[in-house]
Amino acid sequence: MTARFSDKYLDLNSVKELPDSHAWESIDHDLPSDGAYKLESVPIIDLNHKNAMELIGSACKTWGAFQVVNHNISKNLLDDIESAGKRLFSLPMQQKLKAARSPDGLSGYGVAGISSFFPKLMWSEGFTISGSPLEHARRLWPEDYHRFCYTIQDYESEMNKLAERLMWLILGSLNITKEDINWAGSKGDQFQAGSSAVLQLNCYPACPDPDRAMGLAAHTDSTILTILHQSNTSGLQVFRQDYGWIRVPPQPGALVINVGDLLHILSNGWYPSVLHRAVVHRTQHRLSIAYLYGPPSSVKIFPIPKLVDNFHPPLYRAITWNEYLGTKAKHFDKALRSVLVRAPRSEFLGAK
Ligand SMILES: C=C1C[C@]23C[C@@]1(O)CC[C@H]2[C@@]12CCC[C@@](C)(C(=O)O1)[C@H]2[C@@H]3C(=O)O
Ligand SMILES: O=C(O)CCC(=O)C(=O)O
Ligand SMILES: [Fe+2]
Repeated sequence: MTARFSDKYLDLNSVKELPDSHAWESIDHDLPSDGAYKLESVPIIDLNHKNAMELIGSACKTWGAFQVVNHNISKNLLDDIESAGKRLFSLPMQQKLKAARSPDGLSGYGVAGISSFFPKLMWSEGFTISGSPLEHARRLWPEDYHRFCYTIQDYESEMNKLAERLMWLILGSLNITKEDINWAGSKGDQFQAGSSAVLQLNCYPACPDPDRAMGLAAHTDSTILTILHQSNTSGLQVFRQDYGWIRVPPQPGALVINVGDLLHILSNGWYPSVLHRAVVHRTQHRLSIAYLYGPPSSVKIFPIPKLVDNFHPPLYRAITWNEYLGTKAKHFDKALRSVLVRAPRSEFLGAK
């Protein structure tokens, strides 16, 4: 189903009643803490803790997500990226549309890419940055585009360092070292050739009927890992098998880390990618910034050989990030399954 232009680019900030185009049927809003039992949320891990690697491994296996503190990203930078997002989304719709994402493009302003898989639109707007934001920033602020570009550049550079550190901690928890990895024939340097990343700014305006609206529908990220900075308003929820949807409350200064589909493949199924979504509020608006971290786009990703043996044969075939994004765009929640070469053993089932 293709949404109408006028619905897709509705100014959500000025709407007083939920339009039919955004009214979802039967959203499961029940949380375990509303019922008889209560489950704590994803663990908060101090990166300076002496057992940080083990704690991270356990969080990846059980939740596919965790929060980190003592990550070395300055509060100033987190404040700056949040202000840049606020400044962008508070522009008039006509101005934002000057930087609209083209139908076959990756970067720019628009609704979430996964919108086409749902009959109703989501209560959010997004701005995707892949490569330089210069061209779009110039269209948004012809007189003053540098400020935005500098903030994005600083943020991406700091996030890249943190993402690499986290990736090696996560792989380390599976006993994988740089020497163990032998991709594309060059032993030990699969990631040293670089990495790629996409920055996604999400804005969730206050909503007149939050129980019938969805901020960002349930999905897994097509990444190795995602680093999410959320403003001081709750909204993110992760799905945990046998429990259901669990809130990930904003913790001042903490960043949320999600295991993505490519890490699921690399780990040969040991670390599941986390299903998550964002809900909205009646009076509060919310902003989030996702650093979507992946390998160089044409490197083949496949289960790390050290995690493969007769008892744990490779579950997934090799695929590049580019190819995986194409698969996700076509099959959405069935993308990971379409790369599967054999059914996971029972020890993986119910790991989420
Ligand atoms: C690299 C990417 C991951 C993403 C699709 C994209 O090409 C650019 C935007 C990303 C994003 C952000 C919001 C949620 C999501 C599911 C979407 O619709 O666009 C993710 C995509 C993803 O992880 O598959
Ligand atoms: O806004 C959020 O909390 C979630 C954002 C997200 O999942 C994404 O950008 O991929
Ligand atoms: Fe996500």
